[in-house]
Amino acid sequence: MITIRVPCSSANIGPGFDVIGLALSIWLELRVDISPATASGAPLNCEISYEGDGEGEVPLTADSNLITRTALYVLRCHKQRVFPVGTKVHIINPIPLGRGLGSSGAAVVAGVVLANEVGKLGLSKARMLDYCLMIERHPDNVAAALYGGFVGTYLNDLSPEDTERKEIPLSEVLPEPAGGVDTGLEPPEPPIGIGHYMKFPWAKEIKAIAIIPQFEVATAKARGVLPTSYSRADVVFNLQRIALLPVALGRSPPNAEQIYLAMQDKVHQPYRKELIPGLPEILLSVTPKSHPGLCGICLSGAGPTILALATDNFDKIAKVILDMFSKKDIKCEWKILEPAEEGTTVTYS
Ligand SMILES: Nc1ncnc2c1ncn2[C@@H]1O[C@H](COP(=O)(O)OP(=O)(O)OP(=O)(O)O)[C@@H](O)[C@H]1O
Ligand SMILES: N[C@@H](CCO)C(=O)O
Repeated sequence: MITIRVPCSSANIGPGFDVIGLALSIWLELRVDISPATASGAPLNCEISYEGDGEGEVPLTADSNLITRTALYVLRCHKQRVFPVGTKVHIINPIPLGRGLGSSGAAVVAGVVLANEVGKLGLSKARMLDYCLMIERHPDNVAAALYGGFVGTYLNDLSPEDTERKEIPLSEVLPEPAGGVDTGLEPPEPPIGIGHYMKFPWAKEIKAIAIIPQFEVATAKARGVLPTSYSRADVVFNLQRIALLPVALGRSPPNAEQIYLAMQDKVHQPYRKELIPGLPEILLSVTPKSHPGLCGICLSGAGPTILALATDNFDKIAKVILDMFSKKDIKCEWKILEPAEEGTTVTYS
């Protein structure tokens, strides 16, 4: 059996829109078995079972499930049109879907790693990141999930031909359904070195409180509300804060005032308030002064989860945010998470 574990992640951490990612301690797990002797004749040779968040909703056919569709894309780039005979993939997913905790990033990373394992492709992590970026086109979640820890990411300046290849519509990378209409054509391979990352230190005292509302915000919708251009003042505001953020969060003991300031944003959070009732009030009123132990607060990824970074008083901080959501008739669950330093792992048993 091959076990693939991929952590969830929180992107942006305030000002680092599409740049900063933090891998956190909830893991998507795939248990993969290849036994030709017990092959069930499943389409594309892949039988899927699923438990956890999304059970009953997430499609379980290899050509429509995001994890196996991604794997098929990578396999087909390597001239393998189907899974090996008798492939069984059991998916255990505790990452809440569409809440800003990188469920799709984790699914895409899991799919690329699945293809690498079953197809015996021998891809490096750097090359796997290229494949991930052909599907999830911002690097913050996928790089954090693949490499682990607290990361800064960037996309390379590519040649005009490679840029064109990277911007091929998603529908051509992952045709819908991927396997149903197999044209026999090779899908577009990713250019080499699309994206890169750098790991930042993380102060061991800081934990992440995730307050997870019981409603979904699709990332595509939360990107759709953002403007296409910004004022110079707003860009400079974010640049000033993002320059401080990795230093402030790596310094031990943490300086809460500095972290709070470094987590302010004018690029995405203000525009997403229409999708997340109570967001401006929560971000403004929960501060290190009013709530000792708090270091900083932000929208996690595209939301609606709120991420509060803190060193103490976790229950109190969570409760005040739960109460504010409750005034808007929004129920939430909450968890204390820690950085997942290791990133994606593969084990064999
Ligand atoms: N384990 C999974 N198996 C299959 N599909 C999944 C899985 N996890 C996520 N998805 C797909 O990804 C969608 C959610 O992706 P979306 O980008 O909208 O949110 P997110 O990744 O949870 O949040 P964010 O990108 O803000 O961190 C789900 O609705 C589902 O279609
Ligand atoms: N940087 C992305 C993360 C969500 O996938 C966004 O905020 O839209």
